[in-house]
Amino acid sequence: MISCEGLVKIYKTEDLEVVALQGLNLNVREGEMMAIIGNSGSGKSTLLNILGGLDRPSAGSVHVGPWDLLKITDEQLVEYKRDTVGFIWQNNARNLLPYLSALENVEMPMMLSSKLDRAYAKQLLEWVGLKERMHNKLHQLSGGEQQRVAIAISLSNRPKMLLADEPTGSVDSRTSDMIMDIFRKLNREIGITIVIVTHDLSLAGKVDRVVAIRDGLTSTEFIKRNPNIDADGNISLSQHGKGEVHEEYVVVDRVGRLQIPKSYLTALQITDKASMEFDGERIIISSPKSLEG
Ligand SMILES: Nc1ncnc2c1ncn2[C@@H]1O[C@H](COP(=O)(O)OP(=O)(O)OP(=O)(O)O)[C@@H](O)[C@H]1O
Repeated sequence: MISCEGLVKIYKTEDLEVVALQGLNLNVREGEMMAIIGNSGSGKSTLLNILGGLDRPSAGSVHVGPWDLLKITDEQLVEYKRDTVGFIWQNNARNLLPYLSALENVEMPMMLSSKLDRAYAKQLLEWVGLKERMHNKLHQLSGGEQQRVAIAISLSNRPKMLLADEPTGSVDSRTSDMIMDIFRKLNREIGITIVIVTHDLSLAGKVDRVVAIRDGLTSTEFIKRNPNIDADGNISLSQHGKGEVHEEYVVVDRVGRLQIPKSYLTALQITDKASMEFDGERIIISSPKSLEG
């Protein structure tokens, strides 16, 4: 569904160039629910904004379904955003209309694109657990409930992909769990591809795969090994760290580059060079062997 290769994004300000993504590779399968994790400034939002068509890439390649986001025209971009992408932000509730009901809020974007479907709007609110509250005005709902209305709205145009930037950033842990469970349910019920950007490692246990971004590059991947599926097909997801659910891999790009964590380099006092040996099974990287001696 998503394929980025050598993706570069450079922000140019008056006297400064910031390389936010410096040749990032990422593939996301259709129907996958995955998270992108990274520290502040690592390029997560930049990547999500490019995937969501809110920002243009500078170089490299990025495809979402049939769309080539490097070559897409402005007109096609409007169509892409309308038909392919659903977006959720941390403070989505700010964009909702407080004097309308939850249902009217979900119907609004449908009306704007002349595709009003009340039954589907109700279905969406039921999916996010707001069946009983759909006629309440927005200001009568809690922050977490408003965030769930925002999720329903993001799906109102039946997107193929849901992009969520810190969707649980401003809610308590119970609501956060609930939101992640809703994502999982939507992922399974309608097969929508979900990409969640967060710096919260505790969300990792709730997705199939986590890709870590460091300095604008994908560095490490964690893949869920044994999701426990019970007789009803429910996946029980243990928290990251408790119980072995994710296996860690380092990402190696097409030309064989990988990122070594800074802490490893510091521990071995490796700065600009290292020694590398191959013993037939393992590649061993160590501090540079002195040439003298
Ligand atoms: N519009 C912009 N103009 C200039 N620089 C920008 C712009 N947007 C982002 N950057 C820079 O690009 C880099 C990556 O930013 P980005 O917002 O993608 O990081 P992030 O991982 O999402 O961080 P956070 O978790 O704090 O939101 C940062 O150095 C940031 O300062």
